[in-house]
Amino acid sequence: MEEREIQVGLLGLGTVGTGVASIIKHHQETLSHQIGRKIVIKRALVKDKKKVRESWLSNLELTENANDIIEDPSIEAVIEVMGGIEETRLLVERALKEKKHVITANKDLMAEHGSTLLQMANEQKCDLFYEASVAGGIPIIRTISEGLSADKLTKIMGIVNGTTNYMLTKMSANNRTFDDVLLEAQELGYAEADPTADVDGIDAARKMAILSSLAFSSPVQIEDVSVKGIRQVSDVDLAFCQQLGYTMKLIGVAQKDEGQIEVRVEPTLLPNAHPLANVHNEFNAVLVHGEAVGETMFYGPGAGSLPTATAVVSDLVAVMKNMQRRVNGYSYQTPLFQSTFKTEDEIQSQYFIRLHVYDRAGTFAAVTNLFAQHDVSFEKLLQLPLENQTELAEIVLVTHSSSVAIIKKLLIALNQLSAVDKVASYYRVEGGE
Ligand SMILES: NC(=O)C1=CN([C@@H]2O[C@H](COP(=O)(O)OP(=O)(O)OC[C@H]3O[C@@H](n4cnc5c(N)ncnc54)[C@H](OP(=O)(O)O)[C@@H]3O)[C@@H](O)[C@H]2O)C=CC1
Ligand SMILES: N[C@@H](CC=O)C(=O)O
Ligand code: NA
Repeated sequence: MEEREIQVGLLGLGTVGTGVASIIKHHQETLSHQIGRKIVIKRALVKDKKKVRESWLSNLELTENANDIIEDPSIEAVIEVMGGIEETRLLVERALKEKKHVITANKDLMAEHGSTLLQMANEQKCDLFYEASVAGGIPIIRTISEGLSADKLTKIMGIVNGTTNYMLTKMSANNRTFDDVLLEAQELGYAEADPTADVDGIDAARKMAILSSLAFSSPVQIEDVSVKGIRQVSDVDLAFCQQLGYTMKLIGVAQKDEGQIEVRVEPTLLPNAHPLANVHNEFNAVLVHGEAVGETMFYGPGAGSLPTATAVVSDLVAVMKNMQRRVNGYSYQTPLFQSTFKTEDEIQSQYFIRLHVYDRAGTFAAVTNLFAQHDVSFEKLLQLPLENQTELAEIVLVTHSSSVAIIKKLLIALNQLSAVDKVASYYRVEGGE
């Protein structure tokens, strides 16, 4: 057994970085047993050395100068857990040029520059692993790239953002407000430094871009993902979901049919019995469909210090195993296919639509006529008086499958109908037909 230490540098010592330090400290024996070398964190880059940190971290050497890590020849692997895109990309590129292996938890970076960085890593004969960037502690990247590598994957559907799943869970079950539960998700370390990316669906979209590029061996950029976040989800929407037997989740779907891809992230209604409807709090889950394997499902904590750090340190173990075998630098595979994306005419979905209508004779007929003109039929329909609004009533319905393009035309026509005050909300429904 090789007794040498491996020196690693940490870029960042926040929620995830502290978790990485903790796992390296507490799991050292099992880690060294697997890789034959003791892992030592040589130095950690932070923004502010004076910041108060947990007392057990006091032995760690901190620096505010990235060169102390990037230019230190004794550091063989760099763990990037600081976040950000441009500054971080330059640091990762410099680390690779210095022939250091890189492990990152940064989906923003990987969604934007992953393909270039992975190519560069291969040229430098270095590993670049990013398991923690998608679905935190669930080993979904390795599952797709190794466990299911023999199959042709056709669909990935999942909850890939812990913050919004935590928020929707608490808002649905405990009637808590959006701002209140967002603050709690931030305090628990689930949210991004700027939680806009979480609540607006951007974080999930980046993860779906990473997963679909890998699963379909086709380049998928963040711009190719249709995104809607959870800001507009109201307590009324959540109450109607419950009444109609659905659960609202921020769902990412990546699908490939006959060579054409669709990738989207949006709040979606799932029948209560759907496996993803029962994934709560910060947990994530990903359903993967393959032509040969059929359906598989992966479940676990999608955010948080130790779960995410487990993925990071497992990547470090993979780097070190590759070092022992002298096979570093094969983490990039050229995509096999060009990407062609479906148009809205080609995408079919059921929809939940909530309307405020004028409570007078003929309204219901006018609304149903408009649906008939667009050839859209209903699976479920409710009409109720609207509280504190004597003139208005509420119609809530779930359509049968129709093309997204037709539903969008129908929504515009509904808003223009004199019997309709407004389309109050609309969401896709998955897993119903
Ligand atoms: N939190 C989570 O559950 C998950 C996070 N991730 C990803 O992991 C990464 C880190 O997230 P997280 O740990 O939550 O973030 P934090 O904000 O908790 O920590 C960031 C760390 O990086 C340091 N840092 C940030 N910017 C700079 C800079 N410009 N120069 C030097 N140091 C800097 C900070 O220093 P200081 O301590 O002085 O402020 C801090 O130690 C992000 O890419 C995130 O998307 C991935 C999966 C889950
Ligand atoms: N903010 C992210 C952290 C993990 O990627 C999330 O909430 O999922
Ligand atoms: Na993961």
